Amino acid sequence: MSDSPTWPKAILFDLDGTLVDSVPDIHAALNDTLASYGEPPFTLEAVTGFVGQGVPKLIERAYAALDKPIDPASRDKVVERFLAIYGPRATELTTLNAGASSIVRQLDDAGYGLGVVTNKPGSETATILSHFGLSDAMDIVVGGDAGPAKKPAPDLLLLACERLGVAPSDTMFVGDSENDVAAAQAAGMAVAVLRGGYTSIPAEALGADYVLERLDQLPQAIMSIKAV
Ligand SMILES: O=C(O)COP(=O)(O)O
Ligand SMILES: [Mg+2]
Repeated sequence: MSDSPTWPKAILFDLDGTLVDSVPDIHAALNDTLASYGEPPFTLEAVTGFVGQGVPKLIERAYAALDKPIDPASRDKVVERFLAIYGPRATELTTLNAGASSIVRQLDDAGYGLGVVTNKPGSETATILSHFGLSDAMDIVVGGDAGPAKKPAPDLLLLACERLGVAPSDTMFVGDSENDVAAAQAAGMAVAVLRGGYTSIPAEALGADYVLERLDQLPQAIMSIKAV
């Protein structure tokens, strides 16, 4: 390992839409869940639009789209059933985004503290990271069920900084959506977004410090943000 980098000291990654393309499994599991309640399926595109603020929100958005708003107690039951279906199949159709493995290895070798901060629950996050061989490089993993409010609130990112022992101002977040940009900015950290993630907003309009066409552009993003 080389000397510790000056800035940033740590780099945190969002999971869904950033390190991995996980919607195909979320889509299949959601449709199986809905079918078990006699509800019709959604397209992959529709489900992509439901992802981003955690599983309870995914279920609420699906039922809202069915025109059947769901109360919190029923939603929690559906969440439980969804997770029972999704957990065992979370890596069946999910793929790593281009360059994810090599950039994570490169940043790890360069001495950055690394972590994942996602709204996805911790257990399914661990399954996916381990399947793709990314667990060892991550110093910390904070899932959406860690306790504090999910992104777009800054809390999960602040918890990650606390666990890593780095200041938010010495940290950079890499995400794909408006939730990631809002969370990072509220936490006081720099943020880069990967184009083509799970959002209907064009990458340039997300308000991030840098737009990545591919994850292997992260070194350029670091140089560019550092120079400001
Ligand atoms: O699970 C979600 O809703 C989104 O997860 P993410 O925070 O990794 O994008
Ligand atoms: Mg995401």
